[in-house]
Amino acid sequence: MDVITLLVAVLVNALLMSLALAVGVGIRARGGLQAWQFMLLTQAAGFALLIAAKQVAPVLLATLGVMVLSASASAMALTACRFLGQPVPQRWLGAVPLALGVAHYVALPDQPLATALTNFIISLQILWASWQLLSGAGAVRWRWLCGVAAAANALLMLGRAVLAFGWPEAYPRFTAPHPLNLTHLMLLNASLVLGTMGFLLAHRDAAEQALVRLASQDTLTGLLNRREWMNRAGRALGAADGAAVLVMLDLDHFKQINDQRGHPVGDEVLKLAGEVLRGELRASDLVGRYGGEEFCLLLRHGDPSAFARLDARLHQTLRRRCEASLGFEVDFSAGAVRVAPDEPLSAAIARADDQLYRAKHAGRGRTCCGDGVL
Ligand SMILES: Nc1nc2c(ncn2[C@@H]2O[C@H](COP(=O)(O)OP(=O)(O)OP(=O)(O)O)[C@@H](O)[C@H]2O)c(=O)[nH]1
Repeated sequence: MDVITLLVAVLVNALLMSLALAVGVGIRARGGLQAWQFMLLTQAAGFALLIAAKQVAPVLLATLGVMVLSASASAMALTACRFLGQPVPQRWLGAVPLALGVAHYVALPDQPLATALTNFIISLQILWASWQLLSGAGAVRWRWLCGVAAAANALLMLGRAVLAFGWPEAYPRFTAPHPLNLTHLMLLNASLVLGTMGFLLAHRDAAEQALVRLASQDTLTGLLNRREWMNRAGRALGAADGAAVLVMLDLDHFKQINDQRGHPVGDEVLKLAGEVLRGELRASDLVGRYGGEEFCLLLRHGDPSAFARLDARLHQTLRRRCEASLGFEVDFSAGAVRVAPDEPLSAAIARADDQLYRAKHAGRGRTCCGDGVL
């Protein structure tokens, strides 16, 4: 098989996939796909430069080609970091292609050495990216798809580096129809296709997670929204045995805060209330924003004195945090009931609301409890 034809096929394939991503997902795709588009484009450009170097300005174009291919490997590492949510080692990603360009230029009088160096450095870059992918946390299927494809490609390049360094006479010319060249190009082509598929899956996973978050979270406070809280609380009550305490909690004089200090300040109070609730409750407790300035809590069974301590802490912490951050105190009223076995969630909420109503009418800033809570 003609190696140049295969090279052109890799180049066209990379260009087409980059174009397809730009059309299908958008040129400003977030979360890593943009970096992968750049990786495909630079892959195509790097090979175009290496092919052109066979005709004109061999030293300049070959050095440029090597730098662009190294930049492409950096873009692969960047893609991996972005999708995995890991910090990006920006300096290294930019410095390696430049350093490789200089080293390649200096080593070029000794062609096998320059080739060995290029293959070695780029294979290390790709190995680093594949290691990040294979050792990262989270969804497995796309990480493995991308990581194994990259690792196979990197290991073959490492093999080329060893061959060029140790047995330069056996190393095939770049355009020779040698089995090593043919295998490498076919593997590279496959790894580009698999990588594109894998990162598209990663993109889809990220979009799905963002949608789930949007559908279940209150955007202002980051707490569960009412629908999600009701779903989870319903399930938790089904599994509990009359041991849960349900609390409806409403900030006091909130309309006055909005009217006198403005809506943005009201929003800050809601955020602080969310933080206080999240900070003071256990991970196993369910806390949500029921609507407006009302919050709903489903607490695991605690003995009465534990509930009294928690309640005092919530009142005190909210007052203190608002005073410290906003310069005025905010308190709340709450109603708490112990959920009876087999009691529907809506009935328990109605009972807690009655207690909340009592707390408001008794002067606010307090928690009224049904039987068995305190
Ligand atoms: N800033 C802000 N205000 C909200 C939001 N949701 C609801 N509100 C306001 O919350 C206020 C609730 O007022 P009321 O129901 O009268 O309650 P209150 O003033 O706290 O009175 P009491 O509960 O009796 O102490 C209204 O002014 C709503 O506009 C929100 O997301 N942000």
